[in-house]
Amino acid sequence: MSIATSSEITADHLAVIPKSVETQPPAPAPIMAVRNVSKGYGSGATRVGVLNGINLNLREGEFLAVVGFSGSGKTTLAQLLAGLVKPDSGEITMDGEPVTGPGPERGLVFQNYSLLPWLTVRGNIALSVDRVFQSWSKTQRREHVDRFVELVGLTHAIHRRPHELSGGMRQRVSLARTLAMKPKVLLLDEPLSALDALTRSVMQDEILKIWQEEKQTCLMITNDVDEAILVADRIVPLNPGPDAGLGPAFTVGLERPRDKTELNHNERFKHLRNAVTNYLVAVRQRARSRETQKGGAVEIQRPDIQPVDLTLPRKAILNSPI
Ligand SMILES: Nc1ncnc2c1ncn2[C@@H]1O[C@H](COP(=O)(O)OP(=O)(O)OP(=O)(O)O)[C@@H](O)[C@H]1O
Repeated sequence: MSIATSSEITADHLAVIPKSVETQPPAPAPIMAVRNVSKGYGSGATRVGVLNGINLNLREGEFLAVVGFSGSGKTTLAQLLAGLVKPDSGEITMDGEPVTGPGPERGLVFQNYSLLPWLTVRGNIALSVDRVFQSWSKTQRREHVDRFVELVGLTHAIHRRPHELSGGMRQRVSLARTLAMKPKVLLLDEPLSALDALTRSVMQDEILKIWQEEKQTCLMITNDVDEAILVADRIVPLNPGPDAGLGPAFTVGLERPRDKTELNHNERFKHLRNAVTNYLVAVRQRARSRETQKGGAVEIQRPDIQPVDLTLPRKAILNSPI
């Protein structure tokens, strides 16, 4: 795959940004909307602006992927959408109402599955189900838990505790726990990044299967462009920080179900992969050169070192002027 190396975004890079962005028919009202949101950490002189001027519409039923480099603020964005952190300015709404904190209608699956070690697979999932569906009977809740354990293929391990599970199995429990709460919006913050390639591939298929069966709205954060194209309807790049903003949306437009092996030979897939990757590389280089200009070019003084001829006797080396 060719990756652009120029220090600026050129017309070639920008030509790959889909023109269809302006020509698409008007979209329905978003289920979640992010309006001019900025977020930073710290205060005063030590404040670091992470996100700046973020605008995003999450449409009902869509699968949206946000891709970006490490440290650009992806987790911060997921936490803002989940209501775990508050924006410094701007507003996030769900169904037109401001998001003021976490809620069961927005389920977040973390990068690092946080399961309670003393509870079994069933116990970890039941904890959330019992809290959200308090009006249901005990039998109803138990059947519901078992259905989601089955959905992620863990029925055989339902009585095991987290230390008896592999990393992939733990991530499945974490996914099932969030899915079982039936959130309207599923927020996935790099849920597969800690998994090996094979497990990751199986989990990608499972997430897609569940998303299609449950007809949820899904936003997945990832640093893997191939993964984003495989799962998403639209891909939005997060530009590098500080004060990161979002780039233009890329419409994926590949038929579902998508076959990974076939995708590698699909021209649209290859074009999209180059387009998104080239965009990200170009914006990162532009951000780096901006940082260098801000800091001023520092000329490094190199020491004047001459090589020593090691064939000389040791005494001669010790007496040498360098
Ligand atoms: N609670 C916090 N306090 C101070 N700084 C923070 C906090 N959380 C995140 N940051 C900083 O904000 C920036 C963005 O972090 P964030 O975790 O959102 O990025 P990311 O894109 O998810 O990174 P990664 O892909 O490596 O997980 C980083 O510079 C990070 O050090």
